[in-house]
Amino acid sequence: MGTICPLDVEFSDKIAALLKPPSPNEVQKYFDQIIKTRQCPGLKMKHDGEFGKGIYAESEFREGELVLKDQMLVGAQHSSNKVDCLVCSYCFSFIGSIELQIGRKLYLQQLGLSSSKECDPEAYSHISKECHLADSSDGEDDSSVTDHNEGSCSYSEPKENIPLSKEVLESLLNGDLKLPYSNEFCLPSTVPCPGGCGEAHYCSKSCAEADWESSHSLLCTGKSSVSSSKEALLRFIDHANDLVGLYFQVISYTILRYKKLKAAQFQHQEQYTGLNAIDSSGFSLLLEAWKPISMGHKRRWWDCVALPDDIDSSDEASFKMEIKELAFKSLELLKKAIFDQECAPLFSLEIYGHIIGMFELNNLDLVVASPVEDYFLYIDDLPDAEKEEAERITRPFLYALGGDYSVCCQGSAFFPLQSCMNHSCCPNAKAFKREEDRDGQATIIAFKPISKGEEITISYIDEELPMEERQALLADYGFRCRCKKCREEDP
Ligand SMILES: C[S@@+](CC[C@H](N)C(=O)[O-])C[C@H]1O[C@@H](n2cnc3c(N)ncnc32)[C@H](O)[C@@H]1O
Repeated sequence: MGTICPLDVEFSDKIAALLKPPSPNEVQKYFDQIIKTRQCPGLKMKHDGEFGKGIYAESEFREGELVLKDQMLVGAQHSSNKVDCLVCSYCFSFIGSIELQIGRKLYLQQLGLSSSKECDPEAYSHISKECHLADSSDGEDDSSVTDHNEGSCSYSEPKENIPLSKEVLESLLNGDLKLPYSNEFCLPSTVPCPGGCGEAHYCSKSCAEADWESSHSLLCTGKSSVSSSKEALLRFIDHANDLVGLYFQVISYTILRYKKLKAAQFQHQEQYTGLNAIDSSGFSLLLEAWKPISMGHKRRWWDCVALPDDIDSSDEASFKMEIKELAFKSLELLKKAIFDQECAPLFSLEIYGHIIGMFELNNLDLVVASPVEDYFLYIDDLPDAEKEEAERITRPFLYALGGDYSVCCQGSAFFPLQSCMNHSCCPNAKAFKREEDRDGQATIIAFKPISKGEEITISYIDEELPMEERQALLADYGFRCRCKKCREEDP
């Protein structure tokens, strides 16, 4: 592989230290703490020699019982989904009002901005394995628990969307037009980005502040941007796809954590010694800031990326080389935007490759249900007289939205605990998104009774596929499955 990044040479020892797997003790302590904060005492993370980390049951779970709700460490709405849903950039709750959600979407569509596909309930929960990640759905989920289809609206919709006038859309956007019963679906008011970028919006001041502190202050292109070059930042954002955007978040998150740790250390030293000298290298602080990311299972992106079907296996080496060159280019753009000398090893190609590889191996879909869908279902369920009256006003909007009225917020996220779950083709748990669980968290439900001490496994792929197809898909995760089902089919 020809591409060489000078930072990889200069900081090779520090990069090796960042990528060194944490000690079993550290890992245990970290996940014990996460399990405690997630309030899921029925679980334990254990390290076995064969598959690395795994999640085990500390108590029995009944079929259908909630095993885990995991909070994301980093996550982002798919860029193609931003036309459809206005959500809080930190917690992904829908914001504004039903009128604003509908008006904004129709307005942006009329401007010619494309929107994402309608939510596919069968594609909610799977581990993403796409290198481009525009939409990571492959529809492998089991719909027996996910009964989302039952709730579809009974209007007979026209195939083509019927556009509404500019004046009507404006009255939706500026709040002059109130739709019937929309006050039954109150959404939090929109809080703008404190940096003034106009790109990020929040459901509350606390979400705005938390996002600013955790990553957005480095990514913001507004007047309070801390980036050394706003133009470079805009160029990078323009270039970044969803996967690169997640890498960007990880880097910002780590740099900001590092700065916070450094400030705390500085204060502590002043307090106890009267000196304000600081650890000159600061590398131990960078290692500490990086800790949550160090816990994720990683391989280099170009080593684990799946070869697309249209590329011949004889071209694998040049395909991987191309990916590496692509990574190098986006890294150069990123460095111009937010390079930080004290955190220089984070800007190496090796770290870039491992972070994107971590997303390749661990990603889970982020799904938040749309209140617009619930709104139209509510109107549909009204008693006949009220329904007829309401529909006289709402029908044109439903027709304008067409089949797209039910798009939910979709994105990709890294969930620390869920990402420790190993695969089985006969899993005992599933990463379902039931109606009530489409709230941006990773929800793992027992698929069959699980006894105390048993490992909790999920399927990374469609386990109904024939054995060889399953193994081919799992090869992208770097292993050949030897679960009970695979051993029975291939003794
Ligand atoms: C999402 S991680 C699961 C947690 C992982 N064991 C760890 O240590 O972080 C996925 C990786 O775990 C390993 N793995 C998961 N299920 C496996 C299985 N059934 N057999 C062998 N390795 C497995 C593979 O290395 C895979 O790339």
